[in-house]
Amino acid sequence: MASSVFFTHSHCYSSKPSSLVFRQVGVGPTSLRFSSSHVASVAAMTMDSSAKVIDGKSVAKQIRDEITAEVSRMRESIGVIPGLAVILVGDRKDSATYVRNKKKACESVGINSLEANLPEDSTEEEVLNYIAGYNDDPSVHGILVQLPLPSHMNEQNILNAVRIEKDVDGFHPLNIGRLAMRGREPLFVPCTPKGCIELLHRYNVSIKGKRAVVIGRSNIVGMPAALLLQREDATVSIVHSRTSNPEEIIRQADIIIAAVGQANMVRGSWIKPGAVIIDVGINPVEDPNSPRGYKLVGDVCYEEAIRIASAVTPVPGGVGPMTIAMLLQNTLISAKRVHHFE
Ligand SMILES: Nc1nc(=O)c2c([nH]1)NC[C@@H]1CN(c3ccc(C(=O)N[C@@H](CCC(=O)O)C(=O)O)cc3)C=[N+]21
Ligand SMILES: [Mg+2]
Repeated sequence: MASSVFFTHSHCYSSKPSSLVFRQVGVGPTSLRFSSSHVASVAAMTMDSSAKVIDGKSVAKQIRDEITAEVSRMRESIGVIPGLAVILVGDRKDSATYVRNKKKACESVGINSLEANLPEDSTEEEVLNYIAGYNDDPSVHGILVQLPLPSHMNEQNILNAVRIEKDVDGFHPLNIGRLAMRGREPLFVPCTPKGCIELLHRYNVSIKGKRAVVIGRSNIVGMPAALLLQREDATVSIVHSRTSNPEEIIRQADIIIAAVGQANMVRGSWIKPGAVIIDVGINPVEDPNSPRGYKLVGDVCYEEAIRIASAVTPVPGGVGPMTIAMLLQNTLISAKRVHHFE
């Protein structure tokens, strides 16, 4: 498999590296930065060979700065420091990297972080005991159980056990249920979809009345992203592995959120000129030019998309950093809510 590089385009190929060694978040592509004067013009743009890069890394930094200010204001006025507890079961390299990055992000804004690292062969009951402890701990305002869990555990039992008031991932069925209902409000919105919408807002992309297509229907990204777009008054379609004419539907979209986990799946010819593209995928593909032997690419063929779309998120440096910023924001929201701090 490792040698069967499947070229579909000079830029957009999709071969999986034979050995995946995940590393810590590196420095994003600085050449993709652009001045804030471009930001306001994204919504007005039509077909353009110089599509705008949606710089999630810099927006996430801006949001972390806002959170830092709020955390210190809270600490100074009522003496409360928001706390996030992260539970990691097993030793998947990618999960360990994400958890380390979440911890670093907490430190950078002044949020306390607690971490439980449990062995791969832990029982479900042991995980539930940790959750119960954090549920009762008043210094903990957010609880995150890193996914995926080892296969011998029942994910549903575990996610159900997190107190909804501390469910900063927004994965509790009651929070998802409220997200799906008109006139109801969840206590927390899932971080990745929330980060996608936040990017659209911060780049002045109007959503109301637009055709949005979400590619993928996972519980943690695709489905809640579709619900959020609908709450913003978009007309939403969900394209998935059983959709008979995906290209035809995707080509109608003014806004595309791609979350399937397939490298470079969405081609330039599938994209309506001027569309705005949010690429959630983080897929490793072989890259002999990289010292690690692989690089990360999205679900959308970036080199093709950037010529046709009006704005595109890069990978890395797009949605990923926003996910973590939204986790910090949800933790702050939780602490403010429980302490009635405006
Ligand atoms: N309970 C739970 N909540 C999650 O939110 C959750 C989870 N489980 N399991 C795994 C996924 C994945 N995820 C990412 C977070 C940040 C980046 C991120 O910061 N990516 C950077 C760097 C990527 C790199 O260089 O390795 C970027 O895209 O620029 C990626 C992926 C959160 N997840
Ligand atoms: Mg990214």
